[in-house]
Amino acid sequence: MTIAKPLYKTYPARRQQQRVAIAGVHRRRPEQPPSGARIDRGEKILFVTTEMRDFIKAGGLGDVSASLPRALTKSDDVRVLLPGYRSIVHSDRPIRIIGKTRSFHKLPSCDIGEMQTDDGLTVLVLCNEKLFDRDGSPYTDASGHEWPDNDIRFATLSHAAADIARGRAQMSWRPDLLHLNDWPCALAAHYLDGDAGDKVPTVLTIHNLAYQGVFPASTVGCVGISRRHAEHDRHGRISFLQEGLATATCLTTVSESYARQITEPAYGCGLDALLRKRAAEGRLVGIVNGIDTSWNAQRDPALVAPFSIGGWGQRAINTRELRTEMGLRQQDGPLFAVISRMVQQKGVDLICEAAPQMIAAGGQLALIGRGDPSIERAIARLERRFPGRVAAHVGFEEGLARRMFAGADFLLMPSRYEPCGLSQMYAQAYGCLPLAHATGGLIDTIEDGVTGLLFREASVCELRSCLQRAFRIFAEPLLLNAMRGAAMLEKHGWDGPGRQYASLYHRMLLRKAAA
Ligand SMILES: Nc1ncnc2c1ncn2[C@@H]1O[C@H](COP(=O)(O)OP(=O)(O)O[C@H]2O[C@H](CO)[C@@H](O)[C@H](O)[C@H]2O)[C@@H](O)[C@H]1O
Repeated sequence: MTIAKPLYKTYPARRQQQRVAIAGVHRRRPEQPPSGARIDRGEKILFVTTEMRDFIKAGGLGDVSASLPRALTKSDDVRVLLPGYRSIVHSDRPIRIIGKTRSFHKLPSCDIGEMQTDDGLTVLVLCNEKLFDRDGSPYTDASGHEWPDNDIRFATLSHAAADIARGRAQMSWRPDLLHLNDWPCALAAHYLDGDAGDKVPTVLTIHNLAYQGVFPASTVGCVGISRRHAEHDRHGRISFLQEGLATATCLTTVSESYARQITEPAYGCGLDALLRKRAAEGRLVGIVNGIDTSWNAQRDPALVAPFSIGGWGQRAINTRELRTEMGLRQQDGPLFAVISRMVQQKGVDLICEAAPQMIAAGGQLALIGRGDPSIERAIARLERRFPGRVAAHVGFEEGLARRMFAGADFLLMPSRYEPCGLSQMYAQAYGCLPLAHATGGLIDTIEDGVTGLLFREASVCELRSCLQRAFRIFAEPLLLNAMRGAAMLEKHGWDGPGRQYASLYHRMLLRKAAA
């Protein structure tokens, strides 16, 4: 571990404190009336995640993990558990060691550190230099190859979360409920599944069902799981997500439409039967994501000319500046933007196919993203073919993304599927109209013809006709500005979703108390 020494402080009285804390937990439970009871605010929630925008982000999970726990602190005592990645343990924030997990099968023991963000959120850091202190993304090395020991890395995280929940991590704080996110944390539900009586309830949120954490059969023994819940034969392989979906107390996903879609074969990624079963038990819920308050066109320091509804002249300055920044020609037609991970899910290949016609009609295209090298190459070809009319930035840069939302007229999101999507909500907040495939959370967050445009099928043909609609709207400034205003008036904050999650936690804890 390469954290500077002074940051390490052992907890001299931690065993003593643990005994007191555990005694406290046992004392507190019988005080809850057995049924119809009111659970006091301030439940202890451990939010387990592998990304958090404050430190490391690979996609939308990083945004959600930075915002939702903060929204939840209004009603509950929430702490975030993250792996001790290089960007965390080498940040200049002090980390104090407050606990330790035990080894289990091939999973090593880890220290548990604690740090505070500037706004006072407590982050627990699972410290293990060998597993987490590396360059690259949470899941891949710097060249994009998955780490070969991801099964051990994330089973260790899951097992640590379960140990903390059981009060076996030598900590004075013990959560009432675990909130797990996606496959890397899913095994925590499995590890807790065998516990009787005082079993800590688990919520598992599906941010993207297509990523399932599938590993060879040999992983089963290494991570100490029993496979008893695997219902589909995966040629001897094991899916961390499937194990979690079968054993979590409650499942959520990030929009109501996606919650319905994943129970169907077309979107169920092979897990639809299991999800139908969980939905029939009343244990699959859709809660639409929010966006945080930094997405405010009037106050965003990244913008050249901040603006509010009606300030379309100011907004036009952002458009002009964006064209200059990206090397696009100054012209009068609509400017379309793409701000996305470049993966098959996002339908960027459809945009590449539709682009020549859109450019011939007087449109321009600005893209930012990175991902699949073949998609990046296709975009580079388009840029070479249409200089001044297509401009792409390969990389991840939030400031530029914000200027693109503020300057572009339309955001293209022809996603083949989209659990929720955040970019369309960022776009709306900046008066940029999303033009999207009607799927998942895009259905739940875009009102067709009012706050954006929707098309029914993720095909080039449908995208083309939707682009024609966009051109017609662009040609009518009154309609365009009315739609921009309607989009900017949308309230996509985290207060509503935060309350929905808090109410779900409290219902689960009431059920547990009543059982
Ligand atoms: N190159 C770049 N530079 C700057 N910013 C960039 C960028 N590429 C992407 N972004 C930003 O990264 C985020 C991506 O979030 P999304 O929700 O759109 O997608 P993702 O598929 O990663 O998330 C999954 O989880 C989230 C969270 O639940 C779900 O909303 C979603 O549907 C699901 O697929 C957005 O904030 C976007 O603006």
